[in-house]
Amino acid sequence: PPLPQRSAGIIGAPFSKGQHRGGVETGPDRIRAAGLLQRLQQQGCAVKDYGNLAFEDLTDDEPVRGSNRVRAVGSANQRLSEAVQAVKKDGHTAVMLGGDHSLAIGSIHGHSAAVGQLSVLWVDAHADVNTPLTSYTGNLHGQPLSYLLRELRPKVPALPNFSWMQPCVSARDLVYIGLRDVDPAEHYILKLLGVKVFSMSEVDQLGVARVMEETCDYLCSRGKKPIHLSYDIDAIDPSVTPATGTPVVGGLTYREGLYITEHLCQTGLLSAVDLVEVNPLRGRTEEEVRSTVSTAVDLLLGCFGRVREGNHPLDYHLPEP
Ligand SMILES: CC(C)[C@H](N)C(=O)N[C@H]1CN[C@H](C(=O)O)[C@@H]1CCC[B-](O)(O)O
Ligand SMILES: [Mn+2]
Ligand SMILES: [Mn+2]
Ligand SMILES: [Mn+2]
Repeated sequence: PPLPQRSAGIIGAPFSKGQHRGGVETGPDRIRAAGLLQRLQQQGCAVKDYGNLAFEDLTDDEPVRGSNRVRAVGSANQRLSEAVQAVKKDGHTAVMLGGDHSLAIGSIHGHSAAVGQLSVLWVDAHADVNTPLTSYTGNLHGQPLSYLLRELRPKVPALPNFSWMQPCVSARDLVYIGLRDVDPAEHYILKLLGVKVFSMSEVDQLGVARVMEETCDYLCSRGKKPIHLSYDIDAIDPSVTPATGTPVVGGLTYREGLYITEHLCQTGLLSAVDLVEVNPLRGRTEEEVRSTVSTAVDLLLGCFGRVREGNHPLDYHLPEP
């Protein structure tokens, strides 16, 4: 039987108000300009580009409970949720190009609205699970999972422009890979909720192959569910991907980062991917920007079947002399 063709629905989310550094809103177009769609098509993946979302420009958006740009983040994620739902209803694997990581709120919410219960694999240097009341920066890109996890609902205040959503992820359906810069309150939350964590220490201890084996066993232990991969480019070591807002040394190698996506692809459960926090303005040279954007593209190609051994068309024959 012919293999079901992979199909990607691309959504650009040029949004930066989950944090304070300009430039991350240009991520989607830089990733497109690096040839993502053409490369996906060349490797046999069907591609539909849904374009870049246009976000409401809110003038009055004063801090709420110590967090910044709350109304803009809430409004943007409501629109993103609707867009991801539509892409899933069209039958594609959703690809959300960020933009900062607060966009995972809408991406995961919309994915869950379309498919129901899902698993989340969060690949990041950071846990991004501060509540508005534990955040010491007030930036919402450090908080997305606090709005998504059902178990945290009693600890998260109602915020303006967030009433459209309800939490939709259970703590036991979340796994982290790459953590190395976790705030005390976040660490407390992860322990309290018993969230499965493969920090960089476990990556060193077990190796990435064993980490992926245990991750997939863990996420499938109570039945296979669609997987939402939320990939913060700062999970990768800054020597490879420096053009990002919050770089932290001691990250995943290029090869480890790629292995994660190759392994997830072969499970057949990958249903949506976020690729966030690429910020060209944070590259000190054009080469730093190129390396960051190129790695982002390669990670996404790995999600859709690219393998490093190469491949060839099914009907290929050597030319006759
Ligand atoms: C704030 C700086 C000094 C620190 N090194 C840093 O980045 N810290 C992380 C950890 N907690 C912070 C927050 O809650 O604002 C930062 C969020 C990063 C969000 B992410 O999407 O990039 O994962
Ligand atoms: Mn991060
Ligand atoms: Mn993040
Ligand atoms: Mn970041």
